[in-house]
Amino acid sequence: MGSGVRSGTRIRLDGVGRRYGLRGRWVLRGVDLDVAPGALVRVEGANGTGKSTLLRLLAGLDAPTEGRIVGRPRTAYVPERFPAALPFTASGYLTHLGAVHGLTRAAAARAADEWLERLGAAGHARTPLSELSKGGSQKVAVAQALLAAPELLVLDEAWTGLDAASREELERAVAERTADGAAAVFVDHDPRRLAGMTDATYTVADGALTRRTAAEPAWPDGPRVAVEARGPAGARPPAEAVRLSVSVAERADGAFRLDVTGPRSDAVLRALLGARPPWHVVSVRPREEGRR
Ligand SMILES: Nc1ncnc2c1ncn2[C@@H]1O[C@H](COP(=O)(O)OP(=O)(O)OP(=O)(O)O)[C@@H](O)[C@H]1O
Repeated sequence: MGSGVRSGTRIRLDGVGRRYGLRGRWVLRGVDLDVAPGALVRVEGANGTGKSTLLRLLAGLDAPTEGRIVGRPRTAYVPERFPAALPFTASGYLTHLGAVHGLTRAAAARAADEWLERLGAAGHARTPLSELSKGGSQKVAVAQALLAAPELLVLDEAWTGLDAASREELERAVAERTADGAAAVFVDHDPRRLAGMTDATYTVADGALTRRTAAEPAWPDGPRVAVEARGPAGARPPAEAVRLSVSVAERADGAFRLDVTGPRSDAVLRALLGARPPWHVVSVRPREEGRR
C-alpha cells in the first residue's frame, strides 16, 4: 500500500484553546504540540480531561476557540464511536470513501477488500453497516482510516472492540505508516499499546498538555528481535533500518546485527530487503533475555 507522504506535512498546535459554548469552561488551553512526519505520539489522561477534544482538533474535525493550527497533512481519523448506521455495505462504504480520497473506483475497491482481509473481516464485505457487530464496525472504522495511506493517522481508542488478531494487525499497520513517514497520534487505555515504538507521550490534565519523559524510557523493555543481515561490502545498513532499531552492531565477519522491538521488525525487514541492492537477511530471532 503506497506511502505518498509529502515533505513538510507536519502539523503544529500553537497556543490552542477549546471550550464548548461561549461561557463554557476551557477544556484545553495554551496547548502547544508539534507532530513531525514519522512521529508516533501517545496521548493519555483521566476520563473527560479533553483527549478526544485534542484528537478532533488534530484531525481537523473541530476548530480551536483560540490559538491556531498550522499545517494540514492528509489526515484520517478513527473515532471513539463509529457512526455505523449509514446505508452502505462494508465494502461499498470503504470503496466510496477511497474514491473520496482520490483513488480510482477500482483501486478503492481493491484497497477496501485488502484492508477488510487484513483485519479478518473479508466475510463481512457485503454486510450492511447497520448489521455489523461492534467489532465488525470497528474494523470498518479502522479500514476507512488506513485505506488511503494518510500522512497523519489520528486514533481515538481505535483498538477497543477489536479481537486480538486485528488489534495486532492495527499495531502493525500503524508501524508501517510511521515507517513510511506518516505521523500517528493515538489514545488507548492499554499502557502496552505500541509500547517501545512511541516517540513521545503527552498527558492532558487541567486543560494543559504536558510531555511525559522521565517515567517512560524511550525503549521500554519488551520482546525484541535480533535481525542479522549482510549487505554489499563496506556498506552500513539502510538509514531507515537504523532509525527503527534499538541498536545496530557490526560483527567481525562484516554482517550487522540490528536489535528491534517486535512491532517494528516488519518495517526493518522491509527497509533491508527494499534497499538497492537489497540486503541479505541471515536470521531473525527472538533476542535472548539478559542480553539487553
Ligand atoms: N461537543 C461537546 N459539547 C460540549 N461539551 C463537550 C463536547 N465534547 C466534549 N465536551 C466536554 O469536554 C470535556 C472533555 O471531553 P473529551 O471527550 O475531550 O475528554 P476525554 O479525555 O476524551 O474523555 P474520555 O476519556 O471519557 O473519552 C468533557 O467535560 C466533555 O463533557
